[in-house]
Amino acid sequence: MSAIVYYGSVVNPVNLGTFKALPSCLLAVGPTGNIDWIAEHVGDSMVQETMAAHGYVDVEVVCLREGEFIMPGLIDTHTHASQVPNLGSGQQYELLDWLDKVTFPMESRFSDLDFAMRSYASVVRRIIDSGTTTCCYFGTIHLEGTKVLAETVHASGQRAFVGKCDMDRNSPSYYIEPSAEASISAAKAFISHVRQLPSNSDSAEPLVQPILTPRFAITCTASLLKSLGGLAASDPNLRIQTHISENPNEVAFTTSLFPECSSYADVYASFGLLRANTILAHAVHLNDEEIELVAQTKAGISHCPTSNFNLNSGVAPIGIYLDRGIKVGLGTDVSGGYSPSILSAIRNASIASKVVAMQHRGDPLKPAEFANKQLSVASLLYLATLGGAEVCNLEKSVGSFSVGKSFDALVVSVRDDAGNPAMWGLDLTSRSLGGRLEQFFFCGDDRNISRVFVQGKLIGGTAYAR
Ligand SMILES: O=c1[nH]c(=O)c2nc[nH]c2[nH]1
Ligand SMILES: [Zn+2]
Repeated sequence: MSAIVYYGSVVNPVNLGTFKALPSCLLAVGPTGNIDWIAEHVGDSMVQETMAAHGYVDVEVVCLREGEFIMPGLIDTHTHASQVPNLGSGQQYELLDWLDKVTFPMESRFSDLDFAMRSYASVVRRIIDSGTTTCCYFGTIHLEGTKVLAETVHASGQRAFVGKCDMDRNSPSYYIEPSAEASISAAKAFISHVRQLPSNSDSAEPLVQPILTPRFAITCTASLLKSLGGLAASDPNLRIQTHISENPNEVAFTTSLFPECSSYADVYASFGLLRANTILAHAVHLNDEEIELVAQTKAGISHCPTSNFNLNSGVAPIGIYLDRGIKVGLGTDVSGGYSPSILSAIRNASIASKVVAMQHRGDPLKPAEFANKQLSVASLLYLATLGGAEVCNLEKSVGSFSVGKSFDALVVSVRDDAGNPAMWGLDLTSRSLGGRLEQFFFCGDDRNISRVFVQGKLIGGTAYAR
């Protein structure tokens, strides 16, 4: 890859309350796909001079058009690739019935490798074109089928964590692993397979990495959780993903299965599965003790508001977690969530925060920055990018733009010629860059994402030749 420079509007998250809106920014990407330098405010007449000052002579400059901007790629901290064929179906159920009646039957079909290959190819393409540059995927219990998922993601150039589900109880006879030993041995085989994918073994943070995936406490015996905890202890860099406290019936069932544990979160903590690189999906109904435990262990939370509304699970008190300093990112949780796009998670995260704020209207103000308040556009941007990167422990490499970070980015177009009628006729001349970002968040879709880059390489978007 040769070095390349992008010139035009750039949106860059800073923290939960701020982002930089830079209308005339030069952003240089070096041959390795890392950001070489950034010049935030450069008039047209100063472009060549600024490049020369950085030793960039005869380097291609891509100029963005009016109505286009660059932003960091979206990060989906929780989704189920094997549930995409179920999108938009079975939504009359709550979690445990939904798993039984809709989800396990679909996931069981991934024992068929032809079906797995066909499904995963379209799933990964669709998720990339939705602007997701880093994705945390659940596969199924099938070792071979989940290898297909990892290989498909690897071939696509997306950054991802891929997990084979561990499930050895409370699962239907047609979709369960035969024993804790079988589950662990398949998990180990999966981890080494992913680590041996081409060029994966020579990097500390390869693009595609395995992630330990106990589905949730209900489907794992104590013996399986203990072995998974042992595996995690021997491999500190191995990320862990699971579900927690999504639905009241699930919480009650979990605590009845583990009476020796003081809470749902304590189940994972007791087995050594709650740590700084654990991703906890949902966290809708955590009690104070559990919030404290999550904060102390520095685990991250994947906020999945589309799914939480869709499966009648509840509204997660994200503001409380943010005030407590807990890492939070967004998850689509397909197919509990009905959309594979993080834009849907952004919209529903905004609505969820407004629901919480309405429920607490009139409450005395607390010395809190986020609790019981609606999330701002800056906060939504942060959760969808840098917050997700923190949850994945990738914040040093992705989630925002700074020198040395990977160029994982989107070119967004809110122009009429992007072809999305929901955004036609926007008054571009009177909209600030921040205003365009907000309109993209709430009215945009795949048609407004023209280019998707991971590590500097074009891997998707409407301008991607396929
Ligand atoms: O939203 C969810 N989707 C799932 O597949 C699942 N499994 C356990 N808990 C879950 N929650
Ligand atoms: Zn899930």
